[in-house]
Order: sequence, then structure tokens, then C-alpha cells
Amino acid sequence: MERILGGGGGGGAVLPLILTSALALMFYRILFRLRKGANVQDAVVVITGASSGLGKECARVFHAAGAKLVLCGRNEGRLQQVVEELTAASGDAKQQTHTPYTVVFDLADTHTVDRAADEILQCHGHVDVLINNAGISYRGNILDTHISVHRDVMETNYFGPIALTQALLPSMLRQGRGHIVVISSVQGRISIPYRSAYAASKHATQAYFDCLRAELEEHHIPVTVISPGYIRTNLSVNAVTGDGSKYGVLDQTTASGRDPTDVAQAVLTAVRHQSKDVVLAGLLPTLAVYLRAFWPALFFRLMASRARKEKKPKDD
Ligand SMILES: NC(=O)C1=CN([C@@H]2O[C@H](COP(=O)(O)OP(=O)(O)OC[C@H]3O[C@@H](n4cnc5c(N)ncnc54)[C@H](OP(=O)(O)O)[C@@H]3O)[C@@H](O)[C@H]2O)C=CC1
Ligand SMILES: CCCCCCCCCCCCCCCC(=O)OCC(=O)COP(=O)(O)O
Repeated sequence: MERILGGGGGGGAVLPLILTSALALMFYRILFRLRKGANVQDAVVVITGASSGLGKECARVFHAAGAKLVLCGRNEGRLQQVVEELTAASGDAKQQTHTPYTVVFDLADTHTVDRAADEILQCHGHVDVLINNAGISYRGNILDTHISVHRDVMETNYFGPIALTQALLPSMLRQGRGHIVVISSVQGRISIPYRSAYAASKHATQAYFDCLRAELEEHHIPVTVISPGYIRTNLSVNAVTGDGSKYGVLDQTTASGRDPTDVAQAVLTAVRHQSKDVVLAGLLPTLAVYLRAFWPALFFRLMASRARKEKKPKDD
């Protein structure tokens, strides 16, 4: 009996060893989280998609922490409104704050990205942290989705961010410091039905920035990939459908998502700690990531059942 359960005379020591290791790991992780981390006071932080949602909240949080911001988006009016809101809130900040710069460009038009990178560098002469946050989602059935929609989503979520990253990297290498951050999604780890274009763009993002992390380690430039679950923003409203039209609906999953301010705080913590890879999601999506890795057959079965149950607009 003892042989079967414990696999030999030393079997009785295995459980206490596992428990002690688990406790030690938990203790280490708590200590790791409690570390204060690097200061972002006066650091030059570039945020794409800063006009709304998570990007706007990151702008608030990093501004209050004393960062010198360069806010990017496609619409100058919306970006200026963010600058005004931040300037008005400056009096409440505990740190010395700085008036943000704005740079307007469309990430989906990769030809303009080099010019935008030059403009970004002119603001303060260098960049300390690049936060690739801008993105667009998608709702649709693959059979009814134009290939041009897949391309457009890839341009905004993948080619634009990697073009901007590659345009800013040489200056980071010259100054011998920098930090690249990308907001991916849980859907960079798992693919759920009716999100093909979005999930594919986020999987590509995860892969590219994982390669970049390895290649930049010798240059001491950290790369942080953040994979959130649902956040309460306009992401679903701004999503595109299979024919390229706007979806325009605030989904229940988005409306009941995490507060974007909390997620922005977690982004600041990840930047301070130079975390490599952070999943910011609830229990179910986190379990789904593990299920996909360790029991893919069951995960695929669950996704097929989900696809049958949840036929997406505009199929309805
Ligand atoms: N909300 C959620 O549930 C989740 C969101 N995420 C990710 O968070 C990031 C931020 O999205 P979120 O705040 O939720 O959504 P929003 O739609 O609120 O914000 C998207 C931002 O991206 C900008 N943007 C969109 N397309 C382009 C483009 N072609 N060029 C430049 N900027 C562009 C928009 O700026 P403008 O239109 O003014 O140009 C806007 O500021 C995205 O990468 C998203 O995938 C990840 C997981 C969950
Ligand atoms: C051992 C038990 C495991 C149980 C696993 C059950 C599997 C349940 C599936 C859960 C799927 C979660 C999907 C989460 C998706 C998500 O959070 O996406 C974040 C986004 O990027 C949102 O974008 P969207 O445009 O889709 O709103």
C-alpha cells in the first residue's frame, strides 16, 4: 500500500515538501508585489490609444505619478480634452506633474509611423517607456468575414504597434535604457468563437513581444506583455464586424468588466516592477488559459459548444 501511494520509503516526505514549496512560493510572490519598484517621476512615457478607455486611465495614473507623457491617438480634439482634464487635476497630485504632449497618427497606416516616432522623440529627446495600448476588437463569423477586415485589425493591433516599437528602439539602444510595454488580452492566450481577427492579432502580439524580450535582454531593455480580461471601456462599441461596419453595441461582458482605473494601476505596478508577463483576469479566463495549455481537447470541446450557443450579430 505504502509503495503504491508513496512510491517508496521517502513518500511520506513528499506532501510536506510540496506544501512547504507552495507556501514559500506564495510568500515570495507577496514580497515581490510589495516591492516599491522603479520610480516613474520625470520618466518620458508614451501611451498609444490615450484618448479613451484604458489608455486614458493609464494617462491619468502615470501623470499623477509624475511621468512626462506623450499621448497618441487619431483625433487631436479628443487628446486635447485628456490633456485639459489632466492639467485640471494636477493640483490634487502628490508628485510634481508635467503637461503632456500629443502626437496624432493612425497606427493602421504604418507609413506614417516613422514620422510619428520622430515627432514623439522631438517632445523630450528620448523615450523611457513605450506603452502600446491602442487597439480595436472584432465581432463576426469567419464564413462572413472579408479578408480585408482581418488585415485591418492586424494593421491596428499588430503591424502598427510593432512598427512604432521598431522605430523607437534604436534611440532606446543608443541611450542604453528603455522599457517596452504592450497591452495584449487574455485572447492572446486563448481563442474564443466569433473573435478570429482579434484573437489572431493578440496571439501575434504575444509571440512578437516574447521574441523581442529574449532579444533585448542583453541590452537591459525589459519587455512587458499585459493580458487583461474584460475591462469597462468602449472596446465592444468600437469593434468592427465581418463586413467592416461598426458593431456599436456595449456588450454585457464589457459593461461588467474591470474598472479601467484599477487595470491602469496594475499597468503602473507592472512597469515599476519591470514584470515580463502579466495576466490580469478573473478565475474563469485564467483557468481557461491553463486548460488550453494542459487539456486542449476539453478546451476545444467547450469552445465548440460556446460557438453553437452564441451565434453572433450580425448573423442574428
Ligand atoms: N476593454 C476590454 O475588455 C479589453 C481591452 N484590451 C485591450 O486594451 C487596449 C485598449 O482598449 P480599450 O481602452 O478597451 O478600448 P477603447 O476603444 O476605449 O480605446 C481604444 C483606443 O485605441 C485607439 N485606436 C484605435 N484604433 C487606432 C488606430 N488605428 N490608430 C491609433 N489609435 C487607435 C483609440 O483612439 P482614437 O479612436 O481616438 O484614435 C482609443 O484611444 C486594446 O489594445 C484592447 O485590445 C484587452 C483586454 C480587454
Ligand atoms: C478546469 C475548469 C476550467 C474551466 C474553463 C472554462 C472555460 C471558460 C471560457 C472562458 C472564456 C473567457 C474569455 C475571456 C475573454 C476576455 O476576457 O477577453 C478580453 C478581451 O480582450 C475582450 O475583448 P472583446 O472584444 O471580446 O470584448
